[in-house]
Amino acid sequence: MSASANSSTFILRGARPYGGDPVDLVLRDGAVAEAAAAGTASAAGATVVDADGLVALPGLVDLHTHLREPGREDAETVETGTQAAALGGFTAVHAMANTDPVADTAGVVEQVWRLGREAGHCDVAPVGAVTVGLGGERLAELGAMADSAARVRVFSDDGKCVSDAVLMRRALEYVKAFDGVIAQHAQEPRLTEGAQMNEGALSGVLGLRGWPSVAEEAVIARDVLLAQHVGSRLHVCHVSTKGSVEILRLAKERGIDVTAEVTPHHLLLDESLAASYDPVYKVNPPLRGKDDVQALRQAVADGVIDAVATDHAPHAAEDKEGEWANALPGMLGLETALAIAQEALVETGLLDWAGVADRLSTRPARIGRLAGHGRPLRAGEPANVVLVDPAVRRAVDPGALASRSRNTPYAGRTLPGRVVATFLRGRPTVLDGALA
Ligand SMILES: NC(=O)N[C@@H](CC(=O)O)C(=O)O
Ligand SMILES: [Zn+2]
Ligand SMILES: [Zn+2]
Repeated sequence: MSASANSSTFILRGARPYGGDPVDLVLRDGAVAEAAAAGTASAAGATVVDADGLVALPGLVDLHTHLREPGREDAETVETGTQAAALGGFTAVHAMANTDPVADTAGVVEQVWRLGREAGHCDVAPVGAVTVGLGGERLAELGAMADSAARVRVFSDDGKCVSDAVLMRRALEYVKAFDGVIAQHAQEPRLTEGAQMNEGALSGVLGLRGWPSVAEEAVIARDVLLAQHVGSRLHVCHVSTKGSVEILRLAKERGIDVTAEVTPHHLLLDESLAASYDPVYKVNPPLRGKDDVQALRQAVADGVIDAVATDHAPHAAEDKEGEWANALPGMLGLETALAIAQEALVETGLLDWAGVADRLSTRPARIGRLAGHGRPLRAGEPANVVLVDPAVRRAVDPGALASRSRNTPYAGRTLPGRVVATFLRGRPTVLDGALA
């Protein structure tokens, strides 16, 4: 890599946009300037990046990240979480509202948004809470958060379900005024009291209380009908069951304005891992059966599930070690998401790289109404770009992660692909696989 000082022009030599034929992608003044024939682009003072064999995708967009700031800076901060995001190929993340204090006012969402801007590793779009303090009783000031500098468009009580049907209806009605969306954590609380893992034969054998699929599916069924009734926009977080996919398919066929995401871990891992009693595999919703994993992969392929979203959920060691029953649910996701998409979707033949760009960038940006992200790699568009080497395979080393926490379920596991570089509006945030 030949670098020249203060260069604002980058030539990504021989990059393969969406896995297609190699070109020279020229990034200038924050935008994609041109895609020239491979080996031909030159510009005075440009930094040339050898992108031979690398796939170029629009910068990834995460709809579901827990950055833990404010409140649990021992688990993650906006600084460390967005470092992890950039290293994972993300140029924008949505920061979930279950912080302490909860992001339920214009003040808190502006604070998180400002911290993201100061860190500079990727754009941070704060998610606003639906109810005050995630209490499920009173609507938060959704309009004030939408009008704030953070321009919130996604609202969620994630971590908790908006289980009151009247509140859910009012929230859906309220966000129509500013084209917002309610992102529901679909979990019927009474059906999941004390739940520890997927309900089924295995939970009986292991003696862990079950979290039945119907607790997710019943809420999704109710909410798509509510969204239809009030003519509003619903997004379903971390869909985990085959039955949920069937409800979403039906709702979409009926023309209901619903979108859905699945996590990387629900596309790769299944409930059999709970037999280890290792709390690193404890997550909400729980890892499900092999049939569910297969149905979820298929749903991403056919578009019934719109997006892969990490649900990056860092936890301090004290909250994640010890007994299964006492551990907090959640897994790291940002630094391994693209690798898992490659393994579960590309290497299985379910998606090509254009499909990966659609599900991890284009559609999540559209759902979050994030202008400037998820745009095609063509001249005039913002230069949000990730370069990935799909040929590399390497073992995950938890100690090498940028996240402040260590709760990755992939420790020691060999995963395909490596993020080589990430560009945020033409500025490298990652080069040679390290923070720039
Ligand atoms: N997914 C999880 O297991 N945990 C999330 C909350 C959530 O996404 O529901 C967390 O905040 O830790
Ligand atoms: Zn959730
Ligand atoms: Zn979450």
